[in-house]
Amino acid sequence: AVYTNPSDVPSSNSYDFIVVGAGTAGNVVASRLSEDSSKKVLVIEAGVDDTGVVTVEVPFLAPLAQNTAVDWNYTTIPQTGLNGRSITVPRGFVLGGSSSINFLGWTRGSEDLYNKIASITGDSGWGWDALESFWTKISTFVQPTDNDQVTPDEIPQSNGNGPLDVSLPNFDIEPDERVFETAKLLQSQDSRFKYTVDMNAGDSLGFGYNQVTAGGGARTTSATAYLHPALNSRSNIDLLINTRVTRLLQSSTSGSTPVFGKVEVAQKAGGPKTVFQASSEVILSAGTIGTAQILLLSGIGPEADLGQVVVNSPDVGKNVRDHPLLELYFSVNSNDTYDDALRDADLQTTLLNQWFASKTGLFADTPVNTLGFMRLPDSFFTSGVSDPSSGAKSAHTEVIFVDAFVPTAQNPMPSVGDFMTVIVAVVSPTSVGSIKLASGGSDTFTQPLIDYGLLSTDFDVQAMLQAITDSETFIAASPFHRDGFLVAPFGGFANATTTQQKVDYMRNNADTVHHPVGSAKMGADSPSSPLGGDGVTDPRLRVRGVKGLRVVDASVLPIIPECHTQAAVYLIAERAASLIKEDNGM
Ligand SMILES: Cc1cc2nc3c(=O)[nH]c(=O)nc-3n(C[C@H](O)[C@H](O)[C@H](O)COP(=O)(O)OP(=O)(O)OC[C@H]3O[C@@H](n4cnc5c(N)ncnc54)[C@H](O)[C@@H]3O)c2cc1C
Repeated sequence: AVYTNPSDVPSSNSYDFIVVGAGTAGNVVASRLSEDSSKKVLVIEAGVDDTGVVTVEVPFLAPLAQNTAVDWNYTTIPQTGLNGRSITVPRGFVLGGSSSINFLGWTRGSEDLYNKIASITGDSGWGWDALESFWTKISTFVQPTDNDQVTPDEIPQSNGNGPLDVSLPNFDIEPDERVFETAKLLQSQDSRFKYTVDMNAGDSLGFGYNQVTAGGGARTTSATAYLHPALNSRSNIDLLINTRVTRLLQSSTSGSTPVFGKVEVAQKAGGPKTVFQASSEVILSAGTIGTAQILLLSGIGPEADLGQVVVNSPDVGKNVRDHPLLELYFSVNSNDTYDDALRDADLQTTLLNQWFASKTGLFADTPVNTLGFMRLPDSFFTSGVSDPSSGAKSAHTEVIFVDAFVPTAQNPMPSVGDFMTVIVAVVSPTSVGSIKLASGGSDTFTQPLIDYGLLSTDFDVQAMLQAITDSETFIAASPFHRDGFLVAPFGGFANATTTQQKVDYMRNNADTVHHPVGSAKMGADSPSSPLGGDGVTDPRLRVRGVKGLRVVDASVLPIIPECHTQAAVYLIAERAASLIKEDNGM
C-alpha cells in the first residue's frame, strides 16, 4: 500500500526491513527484498510522487527538473576553488530519487574501477568479473523510437535482461557524425582519442554515443523499473511518501553493540514524530548527502565534530568527491541546432505535443547524444604527479557535446544565434570535501553544510586545463569545419587565451556533474581497529559499530567512479540486495 501520512500506517503492520529513501538504490533493494513474500518491507521517502511529472518523464526536459518541487534545492557552502561561489546541489526529492531528475547518461565505468574497489575493501565480490551477473539483472537494451541511423554494429552489447531500459540517442543531431568521424581520424595520431561503440564493456575510454536510461522515448528510473512494479504486484511492500526520516534510534543492544532498528519520521519541522521498527534491518539509501546527515543526527559519526556520539565513526561525512565541469561555448554556422527549442515557446509546445502523441522527436532525446572519456597524456605524470585513476582503462577527463547553448547562472541563453557547447569535466578529481551538520541543524529539515572542495588541488586545475586543450584539438579537426560549421569560441571563453585567463574562466564558471559520492565509504576489515576495519561500512555494507543497519547508495563508494555515477549505484544496490538476502537466510 501507499501511505502519505505516517499516522495512516496501521500500527498492526510489522516490518522486517525498512528502506530509507525511495531513490536510485533504495528502490532496487526494496523491490528485490520484497521478492520474498514472507518478508514485509516499508520504504520511506521524503519527496513526492513521480507520476505525471513532465520534467521527470520527458528526456529532453531533464534539466528543467532542477529548482522545482522534485529537487531538494540545496546549495554548497562557498567554494574557495570557485572564487568563493556557492553552487546549486540538485538531488531528487521524488520517487526514483536522483534517477528521476538526472540527465539519463548510462556509463558503467571501467573494469579497473570495480577491481580497485575490490582491492580497497578486500572483497573480491566487488571485482568486475564477480559483478557480471548483477549487471545482467539491471538493464535491457531497447531500440530508440526514431533514430533509424543506429545500425546493428552500433548497438552496445553490455546490457542484460533487467527491468531498466537503456537505449541510444533517440534523435540524430548535428554534432553526432562529426564526433564519430573526428575520433576515428585522430585515433591514428594519438590513441587517447578513439572511437568506441560501447564504453560500458570494461574499457570506458573513447568517444561514442551516450547510452541513456530511457525506453520508448521516455525516461526509466528506479521507480518506474523497480518500485512501481513491486507496489503494483505485491502485498508485502508498503511505501510512505512525503515523510522525512529525522534520525535512526537504538532499538536494543546485542552484547555491547547497539542495534539500530528504529526509524523516526516527521512531515514538517517541529511536527509530530512517529517511530517505525524493523525486526531484521534498516537500509539507509538517502544518498550521499541525506545518508551522511541521518547518520550524524543519529549519533553515528566523528566524535571530534559531534562531541557526543553513540558510535565514534570518524569517516561519516568525509571523503566526499564530485566531478568538476566547465562549459566552453562556440558559435556555429547552422540552422539545425536545438537553440530554438530552448527559446521558442511555440516550438516547445509543438515538440511536447509530438512527444505526448508518439514519444518521438527532439523531446524523446536527452540533451546529450555524444561524449568521450580520455586519459591524460603520459607526460602529465612525469614530475612526481601520481595517477589518481583506477587504471589504464579508466578516464581522467570527459568531453560532452551539446548541440546548443547550455545556459548557466553565469552564462544566460543568448537571444539569437546557433551554438555548440563543449562541456569538459575532470572525472578522476583529487579534491575532497565533506558533509557536516549546520550549527543548530538538529533535524533533516535544515540542509547540512555541503562542501565539495571543488578545484582545490593543483591536479584538478591542471587536468581541467588539459581537458580544454584536448577538446580544442578535437574540434579543430576537419569534420567540425565541413560546411563552415564551427565559427569561433563565444562569450567569456573567447577571451580566455592565456593559461591564467583559462584558470580564471574555470574558477568563475565551473560547476559539477552532480555525482557526489563517498560520505559513508565502505572499507576493508581489520579486526584490531576500534570499529573492526576502515570506513563507515564493512564490504557487505553493514555500518561499523552497530547492528541491524546497512548503507546502500552512492555514499558507500570509496573512490569516485571515472564516469557518471547512476550505473554504479544500481550495481551496488543489486549486490547489496543479494548480500542482505544471504545474511538473513532468504
Ligand atoms: C541533475 C543531476 C544530473 C545527473 N546526471 C547523471 C547522468 O546523466 N548519469 C548518471 O549516471 N548519473 C547522473 N547523476 C548522478 C546520479 O543520478 C546519482 O549518482 C544517483 O542517482 C544517486 O543515487 P542514490 O541512491 O545514492 O541517491 P538518490 O537517488 O538521490 O536517492 C536518495 C533518496 O533518498 C531520499 N531521502 C533523502 N533524505 C531523506 C530523508 N531524510 N528521509 C526520507 N528520504 C530521504 C531522497 O529524496 C531520494 O529519493 C545526476 C544527478 C543529478 C542530481
